[in-house]
Order: sequence, then C-alpha cells, then structure tokens
Amino acid sequence: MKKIGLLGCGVMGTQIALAIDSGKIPGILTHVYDDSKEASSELVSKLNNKPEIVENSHLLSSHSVNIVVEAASQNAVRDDGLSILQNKRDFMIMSVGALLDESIYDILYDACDHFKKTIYLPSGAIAGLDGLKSIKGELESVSITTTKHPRSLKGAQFFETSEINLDSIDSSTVIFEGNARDAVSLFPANVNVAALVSLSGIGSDKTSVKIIADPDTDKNTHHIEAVGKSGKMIFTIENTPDPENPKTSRLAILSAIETLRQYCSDDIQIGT
Ligand SMILES: NC(=O)C1=CN([C@@H]2O[C@H](COP(=O)(O)OP(=O)(O)OC[C@H]3O[C@@H](n4cnc5c(N)ncnc54)[C@H](OP(=O)(O)O)[C@@H]3O)[C@@H](O)[C@H]2O)C=CC1
Ligand SMILES: O=C([O-])CC(=O)C(=O)O
Repeated sequence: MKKIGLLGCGVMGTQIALAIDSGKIPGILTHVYDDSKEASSELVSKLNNKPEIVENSHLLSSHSVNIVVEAASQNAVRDDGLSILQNKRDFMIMSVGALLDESIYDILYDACDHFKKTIYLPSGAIAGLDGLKSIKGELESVSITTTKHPRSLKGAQFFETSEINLDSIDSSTVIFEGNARDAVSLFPANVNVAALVSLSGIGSDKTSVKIIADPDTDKNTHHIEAVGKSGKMIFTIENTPDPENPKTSRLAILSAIETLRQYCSDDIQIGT
C-alpha cells in the first residue's frame, strides 16, 4: 500500500485523512504536518489509525512516504515543493496558484524531470480541464468568472490595498477583473481554479479572471468559457461551500480524494 504524508490539516486535509482512515483511499497516512499544532492534533484525534505528527514540514518527505499531499497554502508549495521532489516523493498540490510564479514552476518542473517524480494537480473545484487540455493548441480566448458570497472572500491580500469594503456590499458586485497571474496572488485562497485553467489552456497572462462578490448567493460558482478553432466550451460549476471554510468548495475536497484514490489504486484511468 502507498504511504502518504499530509501537509496541511485544515478542512481539506481533514477530509482527505478521514477518507484514508475509512479505506475509501487504499493507502496509509503515516505522517502529517500543519503550522498549527492544534489543527494537526485535532485531525489525528479523529482517526483510528494515527499518523505521526512531524515537527516541521521538511520532515514529512524525509520519511519513506510515496507521496506528499499539500492542502495548506501557496506558501507551503513555494517553501516545501523542491525538497519533497529532491527526497524522491511524488507531490499532489491543491494550492495550485503557486505554480503561476514562473520561477517556482520551472524549479519544480525540472526537479520532477531530474528525480523522476510526478506532480499531481486535481481538477479541484472545477470540471472541464480534460476538454481544455485537448484543445490547448487551438485556443483563442479563455475566461473564468468566480462568484462567491463576500464572507468567502474575506482575508484576501487584495483588500489590503483596495477601497472595497466587503461588509458594505449589498448586491452582486464585480470586485476584480484582470489576468490569472494577478488573481491568484491577490486571492490565494479563492481562485486556485484560475491557475488550473491557465495551466491547462493558454497561460496565466492570457486567461481573463473576474471575481464577483454576491451577498445573495449560497454557492461558490465558477463559469468558464473557452473559444478556439474546435468550437466553444462553456462550463458552469455551482459548488456547495464547505460549512467550516466557505472559501473552499465541497467538490475541491472530493476531487482531491478521487485523485489520491486513483494514485493508490490500479484502476482504469477515465478521461483525458
Ligand atoms: N485547487 C482547488 O480547486 C482548490 C484549492 N484550495 C486550496 O487548498 C488549500 C487547503 O484548503 P483548506 O483545507 O480549505 O484550507 P484551511 O485554511 O482549512 O486549511 C489549511 C491549513 O494549512 C495550514 N497551513 C497554511 N500554510 C501552511 C504551511 N506553509 N505549512 C503548513 N501548514 C500550513 C493552515 O494553518 P493556519 O490556519 O495557521 O494558516 C491550516 O491549518 C488552500 O490553499 C486552498 O486555497 C481550496 C479549494 C479549491
Ligand atoms: O473551492 C473553490 O470554489 C475554489 C477555491 O477556493 C480555489 O480555487 O482556491
């Protein structure tokens, strides 16, 4: 059975750990780490098969795990990605926005090649990446519009310099329009999906992103439009937010679980 190290013990990390513990993912969770000792202890308390809590993130991949699963933050990918691959572990990334920094992307890409390891990027909170990848070479334009309740957007770096006050928004309001590169750095916990769309399609400079704060929605909605020689693709995904962390959609958690389940099984691989 594959051995798994978990980096990040928040909402998503906890659900992934429970899926391993219940046997839904046929692997063994051997080591976990979170910057918050409270979060890692709370996660371990919920499991029947208790993993070891390591003292720092680098120790995760120094143990003999097959894969490290990141469910923490873009900073975690920046700080720990290279050492995970250098220690010859596969790496599953949820905070995909970190890869839109070209220097990080190049370092991790080269490390995969050099150490013969693989980075896995689950589809997260969206669908349609299979189609987008297939028409990559023929795409003319790609856009993604993300709509969330203002409470799901709270705490984003964007608000450190913006005049917009989320608490005073009383109707659907466009709060950001720009490219995917800027979007993921200003909203690092909200639009990792824009990084997935960019990496599957025409890149982060050409992928347009719009972010809407809507006080009347109870969904995290992502609307993607891609136009190219092969025709037009339109995807709208209306996600249920996680009750504990409304920034994160239930689909993103289930997508992480399914990717890890496939990694740990000898299943037929469906989809592009
Ligand atoms: N690809 C996709 O489609 C999606 C990606 N995501 C991303 O997945 C990640 C996990 O989401 P979720 O579980 O909901 O987030 P949570 O905030 O619930 O959990 C993240 C946990 O990781 C900890 N953490 C943050 N940075 C580090 C670090 N550098 N090293 C170790 N621990 C760290 C946090 O601690 P503390 O609270 O103390 O910072 C927190 O306990 C987020 O980055 C999120 O943006 C989410 C949804 C969709
Ligand atoms: O879960 C979602 O709806 C999307 C999200 O937070 C992200 O892409 O970072």
